[in-house]
Amino acid sequence: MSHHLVSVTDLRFSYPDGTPALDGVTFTLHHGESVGLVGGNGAGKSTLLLHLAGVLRATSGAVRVGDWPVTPGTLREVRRSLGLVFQDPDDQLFMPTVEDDVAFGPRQLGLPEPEVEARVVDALGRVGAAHLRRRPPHRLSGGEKRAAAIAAVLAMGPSVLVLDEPSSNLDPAARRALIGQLRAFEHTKIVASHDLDLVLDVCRRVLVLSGGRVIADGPSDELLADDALLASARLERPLRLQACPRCRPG
Ligand SMILES: Nc1ncnc2c1ncn2[C@@H]1O[C@H](COP(=O)(O)OP(=O)(O)OP(=O)(O)O)[C@@H](O)[C@H]1O
Repeated sequence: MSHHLVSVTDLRFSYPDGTPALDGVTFTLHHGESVGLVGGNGAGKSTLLLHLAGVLRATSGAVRVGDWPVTPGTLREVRRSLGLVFQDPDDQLFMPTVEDDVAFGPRQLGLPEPEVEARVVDALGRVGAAHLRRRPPHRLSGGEKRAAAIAAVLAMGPSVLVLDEPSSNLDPAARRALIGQLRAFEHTKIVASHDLDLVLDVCRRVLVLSGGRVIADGPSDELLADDALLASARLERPLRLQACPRCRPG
């Protein structure tokens, strides 16, 4: 087995209408790393994440997850290793109750019912959502839906957790709780977000995406304080790295 858990090589993709979205993306990820994916609107973040999960198919280039090249023939294996939490939880939750949604993946894996139940309890507990178990997902608040969607992915037992804008629609307390949970998860993580303070709290490394290319790849605390780089990617320093010490929280 390769020592890289995820590897993306010269990935290129245009949408069917001809819109170019990824223009030669290359990076690798080791076991246990947490990487932030940052960049302005339309930089290609969501498109890249959809390729990791095999939802979109590259025009050219390659994605590998663990031992598997991501292709239509390997999606079962890829989905056991890598779980994507979609930007919009409504794309992910479709069962009558939260517990059905969280149990759905483990049941698809053919696990015995006691194991499914154990995974549901564990996953809901990890996101502080045990009390939502019997609620219909479509009646949850945005933050509650987010927690249920993360639980549904955790229940699959992936080694890589991929999250697209996980803090969007969260109130400050829910956002703070999410940051604590993400830091506690032992998974290898890829987090695409405009919330650069969250990225700084959760990820030691960042990939900066602009125009479908990785324009920088390095330590979060350095790259997210590089004003010229941030400006070229249509980003701004996170609050925590702002020059005025009195402006900083905590
Ligand atoms: N379904 C689609 N059909 C055609 N073009 C698309 C589609 N989805 C995205 N695009 C285009 O692909 C490019 C990359 O979009 P993508 O959603 O990956 O960016 P992003 O970095 O996730 O942006 P945001 O921060 O706004 O969510 C953009 O130019 C966008 O307009």
